[in-house]
Amino acid sequence: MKRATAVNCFDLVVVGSGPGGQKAAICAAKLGKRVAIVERQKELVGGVCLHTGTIPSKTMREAILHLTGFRQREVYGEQYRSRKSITMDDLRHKLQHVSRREWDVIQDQFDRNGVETIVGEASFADTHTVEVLTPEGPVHLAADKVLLAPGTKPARPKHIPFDGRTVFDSDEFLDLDRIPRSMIVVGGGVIGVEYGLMMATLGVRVTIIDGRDRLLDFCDREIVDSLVYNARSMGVTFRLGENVADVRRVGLNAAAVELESGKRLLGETVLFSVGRQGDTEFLNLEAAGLAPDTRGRIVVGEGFQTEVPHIYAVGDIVGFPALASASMEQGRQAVCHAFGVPARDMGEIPYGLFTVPEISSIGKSEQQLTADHAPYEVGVARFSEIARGQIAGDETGLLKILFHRETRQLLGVHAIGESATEIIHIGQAVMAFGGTLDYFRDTVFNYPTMAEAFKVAALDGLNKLAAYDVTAGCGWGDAELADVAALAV
Ligand SMILES: Cc1cc2nc3c(=O)[nH]c(=O)nc-3n(C[C@H](O)[C@H](O)[C@H](O)COP(=O)(O)OP(=O)(O)OC[C@H]3O[C@@H](n4cnc5c(N)ncnc54)[C@H](O)[C@@H]3O)c2cc1C
Ligand SMILES: NC(=O)c1ccc[n+]([C@@H]2O[C@H](COP(=O)([O-])OP(=O)(O)OC[C@H]3O[C@@H](n4cnc5c(N)ncnc54)[C@H](O)[C@@H]3O)[C@@H](O)[C@H]2O)c1
Repeated sequence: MKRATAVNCFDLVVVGSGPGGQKAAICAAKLGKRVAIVERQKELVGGVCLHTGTIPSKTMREAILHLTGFRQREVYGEQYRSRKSITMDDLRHKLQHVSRREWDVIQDQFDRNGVETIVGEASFADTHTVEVLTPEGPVHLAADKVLLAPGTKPARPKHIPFDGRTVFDSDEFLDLDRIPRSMIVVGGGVIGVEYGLMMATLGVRVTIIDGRDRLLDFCDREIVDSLVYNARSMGVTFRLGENVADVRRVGLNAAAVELESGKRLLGETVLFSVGRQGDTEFLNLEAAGLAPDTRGRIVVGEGFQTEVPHIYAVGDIVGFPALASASMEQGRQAVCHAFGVPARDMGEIPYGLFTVPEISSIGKSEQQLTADHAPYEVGVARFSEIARGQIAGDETGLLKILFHRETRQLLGVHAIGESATEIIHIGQAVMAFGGTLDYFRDTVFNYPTMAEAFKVAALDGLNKLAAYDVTAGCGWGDAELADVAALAV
């Protein structure tokens, strides 16, 4: 790891080495700029994404699917398990290996591209100076431009008795000493649902509580319904439309959750995952003329520029969509804006939720299209009808394509099941280039693959359009024809 040089003048100083900061730093270095990236601790290079978020959670999910033999249950029955007893250490085993490898890759990229990594807590001394409290003392970095990518940390209300063992947040989840027999998840957002379903796959009795009436309301309803159906069949209980009033520890190995409705639930453990808070506490933003909002986030405008024009912010700190995937591209786009390089809008962002089974989407949901009064139709492929789906043991997955009834252009693609997060990009590419259903009808796909689902769904959609042709000229309006099409399915 390099030290800051005596001059300490940079074209760009980046705070935070998560996906947003990393890609910003590399992009600026490729433009020939002198770049420094500041990270609080050497071990944390890679950010939340590498150490407590995306990578560890997905590595753990993969370990659970592997060790439980989840993908083979369709063939060998519900009780099938690759390993009879599984411990947290088994689940963590691969995690350390993957994190270490990724850490090396990131550090190597910084070194190769001449990005100076400076270890310590960063804060603003003034609008153009970042002070870093390094282990050797404070260092001042003069910066032409500053890019903030400090990310977020779990929200931890003061009245919740976190102990990292019985009551814990999503960062602490990874350090559990044992797999509990039961877990109450407070907050059915993406984190709560992903970890909740991973634990249910291990046979843990899981209850998910959320204040909203519907889970994951940014996703297509049919897909979420299917997820909930799968979860219930694994024994998960949902308490929706219920707010948590209090959590208490009961003895050494249990906790009670009290709901505003008066209900009380008892569990061996409680995962408290009700959202995240911007990590801006130590940045001394006032010295730069900036102020965070109530959730510690920074407001940005076009090109991820803050109201102080030479300061940019990207990643979770700017709020929605708060994804590693989007953060990386935001970092690149911010640097292009800062140094006058043209960059195209990133377009529709896909969602990939690594639940069990996984779900993914791009574009509009049926609920959004209905609200917009858009003339759309749906083509569906069930994975039980796809040869690869059978091979993979996926009997419940599906892919649906939402398309414009007249132009046949894609409006949205939603999937649940095996490889959903991978195959969604096929729909994304076709949508981005303004493609129509006809592309899938006329194209030959590798066989047997999950991608074939696009062809099957497109043919299903086109068959529904044919039903409109049959009824053409009968004097009915669009609404009646839509009913006919639905009956014809
Ligand atoms: C459990 C979990 C699972 C997730 N799964 C997914 C997923 O599957 N797919 C996906 O796309 N996204 C996922 N996310 C979201 C993803 O991790 C975040 O969107 C992403 O990490 C945000 O990147 P970032 O660039 O904002 O920085 P972060 O990754 O948040 O990192 C910020 C870094 O800045 C450092 N820092 C902060 N302040 C300072 C300071 N003052 N001085 C020095 N350093 C500082 C921190 O130490 C940290 O290392 C998940 C998140 C969680 C919590
Ligand atoms: N696969 C992925 O892409 C992935 C995976 C994990 C996390 N993430 C990112 O991490 C971010 C944070 O996730 P999160 O799940 O912590 O936050 P979130 O904001 O998505 O969900 C929090 C949930 O808690 C509920 N809630 C809040 N207070 C409550 C109370 N008192 N009682 C009951 N319910 C309550 C809310 O209704 C909400 O549904 C997400 O926005 C997401 O972008 C992404």
